[in-house]
Amino acid sequence: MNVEAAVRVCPVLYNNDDVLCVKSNTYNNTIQLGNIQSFPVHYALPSDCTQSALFSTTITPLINYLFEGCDVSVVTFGQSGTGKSYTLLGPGLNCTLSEIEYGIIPRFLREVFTNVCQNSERNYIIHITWTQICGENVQDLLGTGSVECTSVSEAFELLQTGLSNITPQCAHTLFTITLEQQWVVDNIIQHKISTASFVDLSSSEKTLVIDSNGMTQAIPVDTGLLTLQRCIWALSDPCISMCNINNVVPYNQSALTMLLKDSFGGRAKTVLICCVSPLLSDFMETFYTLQFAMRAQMIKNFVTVNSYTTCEIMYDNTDLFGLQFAANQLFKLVSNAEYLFKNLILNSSLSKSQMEQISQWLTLKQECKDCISESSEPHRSLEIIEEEIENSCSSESEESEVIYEEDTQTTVQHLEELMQNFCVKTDNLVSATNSKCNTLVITKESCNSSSNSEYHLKGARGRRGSIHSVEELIPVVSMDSDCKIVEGTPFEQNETVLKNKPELNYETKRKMLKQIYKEIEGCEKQMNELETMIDMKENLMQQLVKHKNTKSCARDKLKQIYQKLQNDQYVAHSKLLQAKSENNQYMEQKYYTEMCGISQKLHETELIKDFTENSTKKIIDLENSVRNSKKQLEKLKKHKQKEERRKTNFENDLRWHQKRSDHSSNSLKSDTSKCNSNSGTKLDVQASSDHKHLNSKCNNKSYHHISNEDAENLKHEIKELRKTRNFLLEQICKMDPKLHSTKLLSDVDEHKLLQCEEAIEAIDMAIEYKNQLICNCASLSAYNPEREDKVDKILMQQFMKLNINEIRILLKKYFEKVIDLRSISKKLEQQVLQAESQNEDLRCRIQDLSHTLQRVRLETERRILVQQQQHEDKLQLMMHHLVNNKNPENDCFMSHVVESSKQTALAFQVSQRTAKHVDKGSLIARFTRYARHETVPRQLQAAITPPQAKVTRQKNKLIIQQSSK
Ligand SMILES: Nc1ncnc2c1ncn2[C@@H]1O[C@H](COP(=O)(O)OP(=O)(O)OP(=O)(O)O)[C@@H](O)[C@H]1O
Repeated sequence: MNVEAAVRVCPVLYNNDDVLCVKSNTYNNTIQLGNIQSFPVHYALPSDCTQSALFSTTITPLINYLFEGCDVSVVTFGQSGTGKSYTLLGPGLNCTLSEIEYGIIPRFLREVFTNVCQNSERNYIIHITWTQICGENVQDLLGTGSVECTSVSEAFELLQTGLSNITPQCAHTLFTITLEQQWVVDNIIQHKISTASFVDLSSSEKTLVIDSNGMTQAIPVDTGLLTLQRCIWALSDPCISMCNINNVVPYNQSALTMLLKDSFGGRAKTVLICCVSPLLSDFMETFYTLQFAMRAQMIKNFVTVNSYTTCEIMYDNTDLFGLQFAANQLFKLVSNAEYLFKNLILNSSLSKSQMEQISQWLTLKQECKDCISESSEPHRSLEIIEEEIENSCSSESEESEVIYEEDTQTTVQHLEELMQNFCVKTDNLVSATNSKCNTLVITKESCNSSSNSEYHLKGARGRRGSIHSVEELIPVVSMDSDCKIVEGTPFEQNETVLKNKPELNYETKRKMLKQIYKEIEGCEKQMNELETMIDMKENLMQQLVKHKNTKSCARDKLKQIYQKLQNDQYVAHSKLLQAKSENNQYMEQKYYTEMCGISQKLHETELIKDFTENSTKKIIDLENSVRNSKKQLEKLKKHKQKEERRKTNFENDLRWHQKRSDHSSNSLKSDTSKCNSNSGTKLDVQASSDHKHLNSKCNNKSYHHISNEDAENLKHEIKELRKTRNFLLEQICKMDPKLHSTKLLSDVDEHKLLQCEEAIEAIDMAIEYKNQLICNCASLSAYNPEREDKVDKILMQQFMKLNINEIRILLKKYFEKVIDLRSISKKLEQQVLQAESQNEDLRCRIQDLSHTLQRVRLETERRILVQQQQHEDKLQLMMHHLVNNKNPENDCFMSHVVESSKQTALAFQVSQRTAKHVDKGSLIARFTRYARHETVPRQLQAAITPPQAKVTRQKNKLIIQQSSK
């Protein structure tokens, strides 16, 4: 934050008939000196500005800063008798009696204590110090150093004490209020410590000296002020780098500047109040004071919040804060001592008795520690400190090392066990997930129970198939003649791209590929833009380096001009005073006009000097910017490469998908035709293969035999079942073209489809069972009461009681419930798909938006760079003229240079502002457009609406209700 400057014009006595030359314009906060020169300041305060008005405009904001934890600083500066002390304290010793004229300090104290009283949630501690600085001596005005204050009256008493101790005329004074705040959040103590300092500088009168170049210079009489002036001049140099601030700024050359380090170029929020006299006879002093204010305003401070937290606490009682803190400190000390002792023991330079003492100490310490860890928790932070010491300590006693090692070993073992468990669980989870993803549950049982691969080919929407699309399901698993599972079709065995990856469907992959194309395109555009910009920046840097000499020549020349003008002004001022004393009005007017003219030129010279300032900072900035751009470019390159790799993978995947879907549609066609024409032959083949398969399974096992007649009957039943099954398959096949053309089935068709699929599975089970009966291994799946658990037994007993009709009804009900459940799950899947696709759309938009944002940012940067280039070209031209002009202080030339420099600078600034404005505007428009788009959250809401089915439990029943929304 910049230092803020306020200029207060002091009132003039009525009987003073001197001419007034200072006007304070409160509307635009400028101070007009003479007829020509005006100084812009943060606060222009007129001569009738009251103490209260001054406080509320310039100081009140600082109170907030102080309570936020920032340091604040108020410094008064000016000629003798212009009201510096009056501004800070009020009218002399009795300031505490006349409230209207209270100065800043008493008002500030009152505000601070009012705030403190109003906020009872925090614990406040206020300390006050007051010192005076005479030359290099710093003296305490209160006699007791820092004093804790608990009320305004106590603070005012201290004010009185301090005032009576001030040495008049010779000293600067420094009054400080330190505010400490403590409060607790989640058992952690929060602290803020901030200081408000009020500095009353001694009068800034100047004396004339002749410098090494033989030039006359006006410098402050007080050495502290002289150093302060140097510091402020150095700090306001636009080329100063914050890294070497301490080397460049001569803070350590006086006690005053050491104390004011935080106020100027430091971490405080500073308000400089410059008090000036409006009288013409004080013109020069006023001019210097205003110049000082101008310089100070250019200084940047780094205002920081001074806050920190301390240990965990267990109790609400605020009195325990101190104890807690002290205890923690002691524990840290003890830990450090322990570490030291252990090292001493290892060094073995101790006597026997010393060794014994230390070992006793260590034992006692361990006992204490055990007590604490058993009885209370609040010292956890201590354990952390000890751990840190132990870890960093390389040479400890053997004993402690052993203990440590044992602990570590058990911990490591434990960790390893945990890791192993975790790995096993993860593997299980992964394989479970994979098998789910692969859709066909790859177990022998499932192969046996529904051994018709034809069904998988056609049905495709089997019990577990509804989540996945046709392409993914079809050839994932096939079976060889020995009923072994062979993973993958020939396609898959050739293509390894998608192995070990969760399957994404074709559409998603296509969309993702589109996004990747966009991303690559965006990257390329940004990279081109960045490359152009890097070239431009490097050119500009070269140009700045090339013209550095011209600028420094111009600067030297301007310095000379400036000094000459200063001398002229001083001479004119002396002549003016002489003319005044001789009461020669004509000469008085002449010298006054001359002085005004010189001030104008001084002002102009200063302005031009600003333009000639060293280009080093600009070059450094540009260098940094080039480095950043190059880094950005590198990042983009890597990102592009990554995206290109992804692109290749996705393209391969999609090609493979395409092939696979072609293959599956061919299979589907051939299977459908087989199903329609050859169902009879197919059945026989199927039945005989079933038998063969089951016979091989039942080898070497003895089961009871069934008669031939029964076997024939069973075969007949199987034949009938197969007919029904084939009929159902035909129904499904009829629906397939519908599904292919519309992608969606009506509710009735959907229900029918589910019924068919479920019925086919039931029939398959029945066929399986009957086959087992024929092969005499039905006992495999028959009910065996021995094997069932208690609940199953009870259930079976209930089933046994049911007659055949009841069982049929029950089965029917279960069948319907299964259908309902499947239909609900399918709807849910559709919702998920919808949500996913919307999510995809949103991701696309975000991607577009971020590309636009990047592009706009780069375009803006480039535009600014072009302007900067033009600005530098023009400046260079002017500097060239300035250096080569024989008579640069010539009126017209200087004014011309100032005017053109201002214009180019203005053009540059305007372009910067416009660029920012336009880009911001266009971006806002874009964002708004997207935001408007997003006001259709109903779609999304629909997608994420919870399942429209209600599942409840009642005694032995599970009730599933589907709402028809
Ligand atoms: N704005 C003001 N309103 C009323 N009186 C003022 C004002 N400014 C200054 N004075 C009066 O002018 C006199 C000089 O002021 P003060 O002592 O504050 O000046 P100073 O700048 O501190 O001088 P020095 O540097 O010599 O200490 C005091 O009597 C003070 O009351």
